[in-house]
Amino acid sequence: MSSMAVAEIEGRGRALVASKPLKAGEILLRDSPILIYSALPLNPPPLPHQHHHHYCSNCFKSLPPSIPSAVSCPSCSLAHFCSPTCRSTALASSHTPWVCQSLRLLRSSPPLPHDRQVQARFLVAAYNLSAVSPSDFRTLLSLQGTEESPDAAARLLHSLVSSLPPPASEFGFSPELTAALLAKDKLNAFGLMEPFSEDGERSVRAYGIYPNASFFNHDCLPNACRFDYVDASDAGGFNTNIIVRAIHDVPHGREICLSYFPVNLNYSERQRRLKEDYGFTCACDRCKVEANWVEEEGEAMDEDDDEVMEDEEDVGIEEEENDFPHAYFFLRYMCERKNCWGTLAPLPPVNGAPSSVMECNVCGTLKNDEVTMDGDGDSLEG
Ligand SMILES: C[S@@+](CC[C@H](N)C(=O)[O-])C[C@H]1O[C@@H](n2cnc3c(N)ncnc32)[C@H](O)[C@@H]1O
Repeated sequence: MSSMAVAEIEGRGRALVASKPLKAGEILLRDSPILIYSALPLNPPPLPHQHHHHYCSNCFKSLPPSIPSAVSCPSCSLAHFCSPTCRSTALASSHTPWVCQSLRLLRSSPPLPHDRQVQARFLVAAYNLSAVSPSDFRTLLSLQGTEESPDAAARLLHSLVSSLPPPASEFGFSPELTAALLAKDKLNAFGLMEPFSEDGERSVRAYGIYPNASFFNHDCLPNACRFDYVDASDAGGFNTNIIVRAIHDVPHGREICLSYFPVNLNYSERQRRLKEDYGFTCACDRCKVEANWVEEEGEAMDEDDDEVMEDEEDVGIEEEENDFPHAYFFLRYMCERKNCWGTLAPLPPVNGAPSSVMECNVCGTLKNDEVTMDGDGDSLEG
């Protein structure tokens, strides 16, 4: 993290701040997860006719539809691997006999709603981490997120995951620890998406806890975005790494923020999610402007880009420069592909020269930066 430093900012907690001027496309962070778990349901098991993607339970790469038994877990039908190497890595770390038995137990219990099943998977992975890697577990405990007292959901999940004696660790099991772990997962987990499809819903294949990326605060007009290349064949065992790049030039001392969700969401939806899921009220420049639209119009803005710009003219915002950043952001940095809503950032500079190729962080599309204009306002790319 040579280009960023951790700083404490009042009202925002820890934050990452540029420790030098940053260039568009520059790689700011490569981060490996301390913990990663599947987002797929445990039960009921998928029916044979249902189309379900399968992923390696270690590196989360897509697997072919028929899985050779040679690379499945020897004891359960829940873990499949892309190679014997991934299998032996997992059997010694993330898919220990305790995890295997716990997942089988959860699968045979009465089905929970999908989001609770995913939380149960997280808790099994987290308690396993406390035994196999106490230092990573301590890192997890140091992340933002505390729970005063366990609520009903935490108690239910706790009783389920503690039905097997816990793996030997210095930390033990308790409803309070379970509640704190769930809070940390909620505030800090990053979703690795399933392969992009224009017709499908955006869905997550796995969630990961990334110790350094957890320090990024949110902004509704982010100056950085994160990429992952889970299905890359040349990732050298680092398929679940995430890479954060600057979207545009950033001056020294400026906070680096990601958007915690797609940037096209409207004001009230963003505020709702930030309050419910992350516990804060966003007061970023974009929210300050859009709060006025809501006040003056009595309704939230539409998600459509044209509406955004018309609305701005209609309400006659006094500070003209305020409407500029987000109209420009949508034009230049939002992916146009149907159902994508990804963010574009330039490829990394080569020998200090900025790249004119923009990459989408959701669908992976590469395109030439059409906003590059010559003196007459004509696009250089024609
Ligand atoms: C992934 S953590 C980010 C790092 C966190 N600030 C810390 O101290 O560890 C997410 C939490 O940071 C805080 N946060 C993130 N963005 C914020 C913002 N724009 N304004 C205020 N707080 C924010 C919220 O408490 C949120 O739940």
